[in-house]
Formats: sequence, C-alpha cells, structure tokens
Amino acid sequence: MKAKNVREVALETLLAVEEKEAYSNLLLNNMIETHRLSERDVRLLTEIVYGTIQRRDTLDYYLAPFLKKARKLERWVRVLLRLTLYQVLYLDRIPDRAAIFEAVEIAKKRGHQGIASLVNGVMRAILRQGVPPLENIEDEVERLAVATSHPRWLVKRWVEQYGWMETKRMCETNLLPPKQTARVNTARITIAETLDRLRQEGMEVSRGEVAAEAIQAKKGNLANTEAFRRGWITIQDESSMLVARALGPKEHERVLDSCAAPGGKSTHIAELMNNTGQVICADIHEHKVNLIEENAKRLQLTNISARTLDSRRLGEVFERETFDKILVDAPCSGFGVIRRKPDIKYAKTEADISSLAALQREILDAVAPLLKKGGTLVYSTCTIDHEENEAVIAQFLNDHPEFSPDETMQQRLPEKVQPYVRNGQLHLLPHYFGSDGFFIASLRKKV
Ligand SMILES: C[S@@+](CC[C@H](N)C(=O)[O-])C[C@H]1O[C@@H](n2cnc3c(N)ncnc32)[C@H](O)[C@@H]1O
Repeated sequence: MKAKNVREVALETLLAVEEKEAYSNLLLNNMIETHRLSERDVRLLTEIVYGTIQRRDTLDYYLAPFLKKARKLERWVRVLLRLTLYQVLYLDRIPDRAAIFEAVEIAKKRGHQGIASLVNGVMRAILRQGVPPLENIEDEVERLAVATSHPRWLVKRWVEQYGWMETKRMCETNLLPPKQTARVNTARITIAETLDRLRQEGMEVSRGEVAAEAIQAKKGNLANTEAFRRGWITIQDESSMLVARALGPKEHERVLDSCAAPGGKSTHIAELMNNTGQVICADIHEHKVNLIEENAKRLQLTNISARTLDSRRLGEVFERETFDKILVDAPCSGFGVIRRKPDIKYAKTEADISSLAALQREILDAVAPLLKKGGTLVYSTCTIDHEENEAVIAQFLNDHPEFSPDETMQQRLPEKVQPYVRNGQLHLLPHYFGSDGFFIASLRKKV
C-alpha cells in the first residue's frame, strides 16, 4: 500500500473516532487488519491518527484564523486539514509539500476541485504566514488547555486537585507516545531468558523501570512475537502490574477479581499464586469474559475461572466471607491513560465522573461482605480524579467500620513507588515514571 492511501485510512479512522464508533486503539487495530498495511505504513498511520487526536484542539486553534472566510466546513474537510497540519508541524521527516499534495488529492477524490483548492489555499497560507502564537491566549488555564489539547474544565479541575505545576507536567506528558511494556510470566520463564528470546526475534527490549516483572520494547510489536504466542508475556502497563502486587495473593488462596476483563490483572494474580488456588473472575460483559478465558489459556493458567456477572449482585452468587482477597479494578473515567487512549480526554464529561463514582461505591459495597475477616480488599482505577479515588475510599471506610486502611501494602510494592504511598493508598501520576496514571488502595477487614 502506498503512503497516499495511508492518509486516506488515517482520515477514515479519525472520522470514525469523531463519530464515537469506538475508541481509537480498537479502530486503529481494525483498520490495520482490514487494510493489511506494511510495518512502515502501520507506523505512519499510528503516528498520524494518535498525533492528530492528541493535538486536536491545538490544531483547531492554529487553523481558526485561516478558516474565517470558509463557509461551514464539512467534518471530513476539517479532519483532513487537521491531519495535514499535524504532519507539517510535528512530523519532521515528512516534507510539507508531500503532506499537502496528498491532502489535495484526497480532497479531489472525496469532494471536488473547490474543496481541493480550499485545502491547498489554507495549507499554503499557513506555510507563508505561520500559525498564531499561543501567547495570544490571556487566561493561563485556557492557554494550557489549548497548548496541550485538553478540555478546559478538565485542566481547571486538575489545577484545583493537584496545583498548577503537577497539572502542567501531567498535560505535557499526556502528549507523549505511550511506552510499550509487557509483564513476564515468571511462573514459566525468567526475565533474562525472555529478553534473550525477544532479541533473537529482532526486538529492541530492556527491563522495565518500575515493576519487577516488567520489560519494555523500543522497537517492534510485542503482541506479534513468538514469546507472546507461547504465553511468556502479557502486554500490560507497569502501573497496572502493581495492582496484583498490592493485593499480595498467596498460593492456594481463593481470590475474587470483580471487574476482571480482559484479565490483565487476574492472570497476574494467578501467576503470583503459581497456578494454585482459585482466581474467580467476574465481568458484566460476556464478550469480554471470553477474553479472560483466552488469556488464561494462552498463559497456561488453570487456576482461573471466569463468569459473566454484575458485581453489584455478587451477594446473590457467593456466600459471605468466602474470599481471602478481593480486587475491585473498577470501571473509571480513564484519565490516567490519555497517552494510550487520547480520545478519552474529549469523550468523558464531569457528569460521567460522578456517575462512575456512584457505580464504584456500589460495587465496593456489594463485594465487602464476601471477604473473610482479616482479608484484603484492593480498589484500583486508571484515573487520577479525586472523586473516583480517595473520595470513594473515604466514603467506603465511613460506611464500613469493619474495614481499615492497610498500611502493609507499601512493603509489597517496588521501592521506587513507595514514596508515593500514603495511608495504604498509592497515587501515580503519568509523569512520575512515564507509566499510566493509577490509584491503588488496600483495605483490611478487621478480625
Ligand atoms: C478497568 S476495566 C478492568 C480491567 C481488568 N481488571 C484488567 O486488568 O484487564 C473495568 C471492567 O469492569 C467491567 N464492569 C463495568 N461494570 C461492571 C459491573 N457492574 N460488574 C462487573 N464488571 C463491570 C467492565 O466491563 C470492564 O471490563
């Protein structure tokens, strides 16, 4: 497939993201499969799609003065202009004229000569005059929001919760491409051997930075390796790997993972238990439950069982005080994973945060009776919002005096993250280690 067609595929993908058909990572995978792209084209497509989404609001700010005279633009024309300007401003290795030429060709093919002239005219004017400076924006919250392409309400909320400097760092880090990391199935293979095998497959890999079982790849796709097919590795972010460690499952225990699909943490828990005991997984979505089973099979873990269940009703399925450990890896707004799923920042609203917090409290309330006395309950999210994190835990502790914060969690976590643990709660922001933003709280049920 020629580079020209890659940009058409990019336009199609971006339009589907705008229509909210699915998250960009899923749409991109579908497109890559449908169009059978070469590795080089996959890289360019990925860069253009993620980059254009990541910088959407900045690109619109830059385009605005050049579109004043244009009549109402069709959505696809705006998206085409965005992805072309993205290449011109942020992709050094692509000559401006090549990016503009391709855009004009697409405009002719998809529209007509008039649209092609508009696209050409706007892009040439930007090359001549340059884009408007961000310094023109007086309000500093607004300026940061436009410069890093986050909704203003979200930046304002983070400034209130974390202060200006942390917010600025977080917004800037969210623009970087995500790291590619994986967890080694240490029940079956050592880290050193995994690294060797992956290097033999042509991958550029090293140990991770935070979690003991983590490796990272600079080049190549870990999901396309023999090591992955053989069940030696699982694609997972390093922050995510800390959750099973925080839970600290032991051999022969009975563990409940109440929001388990696709099983990233359940399989880690099962590995840490050396394939003994029972990891019982629940998830509300049947199609996702199948993924847990597929992953367990690939990793050759036989101590996992998965069922389609609503965690708010688990009391109807399981006896009280039957689990040694329970994980609630709750559905959340996902603001810690913007690097990986950039469309999240435009898709979620403040109202979503409040309704998610209500759901999170409901799930916690429902699973609490199922834990044995002396057992551990871990609550985690891949968001960094107080309302879904510490506020949920504060409310839970208030409503459940039989639980208390578990101070021992700190010792189960890698030394590097220990300074970020307070009162049995770990807060990781994306710029600390370049991993996902995460919240993990451990609670102990009194004996
Ligand atoms: C953060 S994801 C879990 C990720 C998973 N723990 C992993 O590491 O691969 C949250 C999951 O909760 C599920 N979910 C949402 N509401 C639920 C409910 N009421 N009961 C059970 N699962 C639910 C979603 O389908 C989603 O798979």
